[in-house]
Amino acid sequence: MKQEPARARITRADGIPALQGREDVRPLIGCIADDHTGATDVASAIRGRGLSTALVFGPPSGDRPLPEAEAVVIALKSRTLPTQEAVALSLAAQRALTAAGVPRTYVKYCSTFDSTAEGNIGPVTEALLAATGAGAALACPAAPANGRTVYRGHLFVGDVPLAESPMRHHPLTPMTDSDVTRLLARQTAEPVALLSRPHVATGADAARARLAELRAEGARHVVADAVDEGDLDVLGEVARDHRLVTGAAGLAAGLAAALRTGRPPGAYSTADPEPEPDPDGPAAVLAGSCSTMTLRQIEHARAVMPSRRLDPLELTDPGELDRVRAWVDAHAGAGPVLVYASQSPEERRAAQGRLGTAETARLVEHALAETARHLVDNGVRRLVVAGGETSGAIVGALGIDAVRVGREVDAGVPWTTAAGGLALLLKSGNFGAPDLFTRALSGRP
Ligand SMILES: Nc1ncnc2c1ncn2[C@@H]1O[C@H](COP(=O)(O)OP(=O)(O)O)[C@@H](O)[C@H]1O
Ligand SMILES: O=C(O)[C@@H](O)C(=O)COP(=O)(O)O
Repeated sequence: MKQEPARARITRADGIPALQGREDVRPLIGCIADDHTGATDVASAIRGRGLSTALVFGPPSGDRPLPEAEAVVIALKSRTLPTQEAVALSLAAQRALTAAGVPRTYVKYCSTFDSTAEGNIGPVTEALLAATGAGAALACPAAPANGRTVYRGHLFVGDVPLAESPMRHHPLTPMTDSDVTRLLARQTAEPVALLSRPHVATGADAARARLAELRAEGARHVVADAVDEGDLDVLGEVARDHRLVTGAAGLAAGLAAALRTGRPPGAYSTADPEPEPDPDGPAAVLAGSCSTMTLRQIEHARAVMPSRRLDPLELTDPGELDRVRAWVDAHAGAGPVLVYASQSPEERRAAQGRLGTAETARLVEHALAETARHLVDNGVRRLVVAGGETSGAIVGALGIDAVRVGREVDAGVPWTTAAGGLALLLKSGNFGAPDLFTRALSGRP
């Protein structure tokens, strides 16, 4: 492989649309995302509704300002952290948003409501309710573009309830209940209520009236039903008046659309001023997601590119990483390579039984992050990464702290570009078509 260091630490201003000097641009939404793939998903959804959108990784350190954009997404890696740490990071992100004068906060979690046993969504929302002074938080994980809908408080993944979907086998956040109100009620001592579909489907006024009733009864967290984009547009209109809203990319898009409506045309930069060419250059795929869709994508990619599987038990041997690097050096010259740890629930059992779930995940994330560093140090310019925690580990190891968001390859999966030109496709475990890896790297739409 070419020995050309491509890694560059970037500053927050790099790669973000330049809005300086535009008096008509002011921050409208600050988004705090609990993982990195969720952050690219929500940034892409908001940008797609016409707001200029900046994506930064981690709460800004020191007195570094946030980039100027109508929507600022701060990506955390807080989904699986101990709750106190997740709350502290989210509050740090909120302080940066408050300092930048951002009037409303959107807490982005997974469209499958991914939570650890203790659950961070409730405590983070509670802390942000207090920090923003909001009266209640509207919550809706629906994302119809990716088949997630909420009806009578129950979350569906395609045709099945969440607890019957492959999410019941997630290595870190297995989801075994489909009722979002019940899931949330387990994570907070504050009252949780349901804004059900009949009140949403009849429009924003009806939804507002019902919400007012629920609040008068003491609700602090209001889970809303949404089965299609129309419902999310109604909820977005309602959410426009709120200081704190939570959900997946669907409601964020509805909110962005509502914020855009009725503003003078000059007040917004276009979301996609010019179609950008897809990134080019040496490429690799790194997968740590064990989702059913990622396993299919790996199977598809293995047929056309050299692949190396990481075995968590072998990773306990310090020499294993050197062997992986040597494999990369031997194979990465001729075209994209695939390095993956992903396994089915049955295959994962041996390592998780011996090492424990958290230690297995830590070993795998570290190995994939070190492999990413090696690839980039040796000339790779395009990285496809499967998995939210995995993406967090890799982005952290590469020292990237902001990216520009580009074209979506599949729903919720946009190309992003860091300063220095490194292109990253951070893919949620569940998202994308089976041929995503190969299609993204072929440059075909
Ligand atoms: N073979 C394996 N055994 C156990 N855990 C694994 C294995 N492969 C990957 N993991 C871990 O599973 C987790 C998957 O989470 P994540 O990257 O967020 O994927 P997703 O987007 O599907 O949720 C990561 O922490 C990863 O390190
Ligand atoms: O909302 C979603 O489904 C995604 O944006 C998301 O949060 C991705 O998380 P992972 O499945 O852990 O990648």
